[in-house]
Amino acid sequence: MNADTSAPSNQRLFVAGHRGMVGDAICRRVANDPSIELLTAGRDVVDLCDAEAVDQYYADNRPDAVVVAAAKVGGIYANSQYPVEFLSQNMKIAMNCVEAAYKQGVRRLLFLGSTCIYPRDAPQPLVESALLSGPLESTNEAYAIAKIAGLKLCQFYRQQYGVMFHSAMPTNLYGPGDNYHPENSHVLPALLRRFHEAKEEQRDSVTIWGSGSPRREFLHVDDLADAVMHLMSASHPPDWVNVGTGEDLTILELAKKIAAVVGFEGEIKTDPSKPDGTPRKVTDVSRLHEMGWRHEIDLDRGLKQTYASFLKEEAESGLRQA
Ligand SMILES: NC(=O)C1=CN([C@@H]2O[C@H](COP(=O)(O)OP(=O)(O)OC[C@H]3O[C@@H](n4cnc5c(N)ncnc54)[C@H](OP(=O)(O)O)[C@@H]3O)[C@@H](O)[C@H]2O)C=CC1
Ligand SMILES: C[C@H]1O[C@H](OP(=O)(O)OP(=O)(O)OC[C@H]2O[C@@H](n3cnc4c(=O)[nH]c(N)nc43)[C@H](O)[C@@H]2O)[C@@H](O)[C@@H](O)C1=O
Repeated sequence: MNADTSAPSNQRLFVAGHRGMVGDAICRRVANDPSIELLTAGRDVVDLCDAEAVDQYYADNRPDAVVVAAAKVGGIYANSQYPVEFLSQNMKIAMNCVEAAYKQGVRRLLFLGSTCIYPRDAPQPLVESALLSGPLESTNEAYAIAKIAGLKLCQFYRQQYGVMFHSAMPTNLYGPGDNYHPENSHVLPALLRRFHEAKEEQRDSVTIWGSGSPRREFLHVDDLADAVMHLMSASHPPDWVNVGTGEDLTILELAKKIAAVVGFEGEIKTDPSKPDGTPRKVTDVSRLHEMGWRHEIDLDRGLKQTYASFLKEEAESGLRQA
């Protein structure tokens, strides 16, 4: 074992993927912490799919701690359309960020996975031990396999070399800086935009993908950022921990909430020709609660805050549409 694996004080913390929704929230979360010196580098500075570039960046900048919040990310449509990119880029990012961390003596690393790593038909709520207990959901199999490889690499480095590399498995996230692409985004930002545009254009109806019956859980990204820093400060964190609220709702219920927040009063239609994906995905968060962390932002408050951010982002520099 390394002599000291705790999160160091006065640490140099590298947030990989700082321009993304999660990376940016982590940067906001630590911005006023005098014990943390933040290191960031966009894709223009270091392409995380390039092993040599990552190794060189770590060698030059000597981070003490790393959060891997970079990934190729998207909703059900993007995941189904581009499985090659989702598997290949996410495997490379995970391998390169973790291996260079070991080689360059990083003391602490947290890798971000996703709850889609769990089998499609795993019992709900999803417990951490459900990993690899059954087949994955086909619409995000490529992404899930890359994320499983990443969390297992951290687990094996910790087991074999005694370094404190561990992972968090967040549920579906939302908040400021989300991706509002009409097809490639996740459901919450997609519907926020669609209902907003329907209201602006005085349309009578909005159509949501699928049957509306799948159940999902949503966590505000500021809560996730707080949970990440909580896990980074734990002296003996589990190899991976679910991060969520433990509460879910149907996609149709979500659509109704978004319509109310936006002020859209027309009809909501479903389109069963589009995929539903996993029927239900809600996390068991007892492990995280036992570690002393709970979410603070409920969905109603988070939706109002996120719609305000959406309007601001749209007015200022245009929406992010990756
Ligand atoms: N959003 C969600 O609902 C969920 C997200 N997660 C996980 O959280 C993490 C962050 O997700 P999120 O913030 O939503 O995603 P975003 O798409 O908002 O951000 C991802 C970031 O990764 C960067 N990135 C991707 N590829 C590379 C590369 N080759 N080199 C350098 N940077 C790269 C992107 O850079 P650029 O800006 O240049 O494209 C972007 O800044 C991911 O690991 C994701 O799997 C987990 C569960 C749910
Ligand atoms: C976070 C998680 O996100 C992905 O999994 P997902 O939860 O299935 O993703 P989603 O947000 O895109 O959809 C949730 C549900 O919502 C329905 N739905 C309705 N209307 C729209 C719509 O307009 N857009 C989208 N995207 N979905 C819609 C959609 O049909 C589905 O039933 C993973 O690929 C993986 O990336 C991952 O880890």
